[in-house]
Amino acid sequence: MMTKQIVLASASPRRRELLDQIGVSYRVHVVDIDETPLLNELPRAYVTRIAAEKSAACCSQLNVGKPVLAADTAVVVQGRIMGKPQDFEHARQMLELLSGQTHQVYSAVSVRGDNRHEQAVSITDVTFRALTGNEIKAYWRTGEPRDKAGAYAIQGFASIFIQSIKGSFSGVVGLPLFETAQLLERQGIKIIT
Ligand SMILES: Cc1cn([C@H]2C[C@H](O)[C@@H](COP(=O)(O)OP(=O)(O)OP(=O)(O)O)O2)c(=O)[nH]c1=O
Repeated sequence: MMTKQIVLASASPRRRELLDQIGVSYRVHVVDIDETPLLNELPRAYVTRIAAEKSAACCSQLNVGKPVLAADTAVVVQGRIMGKPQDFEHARQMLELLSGQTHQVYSAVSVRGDNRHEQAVSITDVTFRALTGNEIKAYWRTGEPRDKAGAYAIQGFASIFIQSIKGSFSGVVGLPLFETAQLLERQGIKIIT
């Protein structure tokens, strides 16, 4: 069983659920940072930087002895980074780009503790079947795309659009559990003993 608590620097309910799934106990401290990509910033560099900034902000605000975990997830289509949709038009544009194509989901994890900072990135290929305009409208009306990178949630209704994935399901949802467990174990946190 778990030996130590961590701080989760995230407002995402998905990240809490994923940590619950592997029995990690945590308290939440939400940080707010600017998530605008830098000019010509590549996806791996972008998610790595944002996850690191989230954990750094949390550490400097709290100054606790516990390890701090943060993550960032971006949907990437033909090398272009897509964040969360601003409105229906924006979501429609994103979903049209995803329709009938394979894209990548990049999820970075950052763990800080004991004067050590370690990171990992998970990259997953996600293949969507073709979507009709009416399906995109109906999907928007479910409310699901609003707060999700790429305007979809694989764990929700969007599962009916996703033909296959190659990589990490938890990474697509927002916290790659394989890499997360490895980083936490290196901080002395045992997941299963
Ligand atoms: C692609 C995809 C994303 N998402 C979600 C996970 C993240 O919550 C969100 C990506 O935005 P993030 O900026 O990574 O995270 P967040 O703003 O929700 O939370 P915080 O920064 O406080 O940690 O999209 C899904 O839930 N399912 C999916 O299939």
